[in-house]
Amino acid sequence: MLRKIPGFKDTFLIGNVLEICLPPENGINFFEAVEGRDDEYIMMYAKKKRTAMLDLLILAQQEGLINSIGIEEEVDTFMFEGHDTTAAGLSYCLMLLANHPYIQDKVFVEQREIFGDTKRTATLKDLNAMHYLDRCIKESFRLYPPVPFISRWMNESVTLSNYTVPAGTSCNIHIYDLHRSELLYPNPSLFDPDRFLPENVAKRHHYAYIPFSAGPRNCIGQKFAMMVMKSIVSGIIRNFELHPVTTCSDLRFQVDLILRNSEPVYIKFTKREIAI
Ligand code: HEM
Repeated sequence: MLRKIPGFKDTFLIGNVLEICLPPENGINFFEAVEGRDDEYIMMYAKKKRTAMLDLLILAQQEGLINSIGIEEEVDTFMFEGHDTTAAGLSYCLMLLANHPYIQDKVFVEQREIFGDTKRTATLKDLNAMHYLDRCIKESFRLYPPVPFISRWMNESVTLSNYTVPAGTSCNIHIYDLHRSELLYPNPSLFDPDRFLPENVAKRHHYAYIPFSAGPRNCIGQKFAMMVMKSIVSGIIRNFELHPVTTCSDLRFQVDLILRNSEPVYIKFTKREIAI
């Protein structure tokens, strides 16, 4: 009985995810299945000839490059990396907007410019037009990076400034502290989305801002995460006004891989009289 459970779990887990993620017509032949359809999400795959992650994994399995346990591990990684990080990012971003009404108003004005009086849901084009919200999210990731530190094992010695870091050293890169360096960000505790205006970004070192890490092992879900963040914050701000309950100075973090507060982050929502 016990021996059967892992096998059952494999089929169940992967089967469930596949059912949700792959078009019912035909899991592998996605391009054929979507021919003639033109909604923008389908076009993202069909027109640009991109293969969805699970399609890729199944193709790799058919070529004997990965087994079903391997696929499950890949799915688990995506679920873990993509869920808690975005949830933490959202809490801090909404808390910051609640505590900075002037900035929240500017986000709302931008939403009105994009959606007018319509109640339609956001498209990819709308998300790309949310420049101010984009800056607010980036600034909230600066102050509260959902992944506060990353680690690297040194395979070879590296000289940094006048220090040699020998091979075999385990290095922790403290994103939280980097993002609050006075040398990089004057008045670092201030929530100022305009730090991410293109002209201001251009003045900083490329690695001064690394909420998604950098280099070949950076976050693979970075663009998706920004789309999720924008969709959710936009949906909330269009319908609700946020008021502060938890403030920045109330925050006390736990030691964890994700930036977590030891107490819940509270925000008061009131329905907007003229929601869009
Ligand atoms: C606000 C949201 C997110 C943040 C802040 C974030 C941050 C990060 C960081 C810092 C890393 C690098 C870890 C390291 O260098 O050790 C990473 C890796 C990764 N992230 Fe994200 N992430 C987010 C959302 C997502 C989403 C939505 C997905 C998938 C849908 C995702 C999938 C991954 C994967 C698979 C890796 C490992 C990449 C590799 O090792 O090559 N992440 N993420």
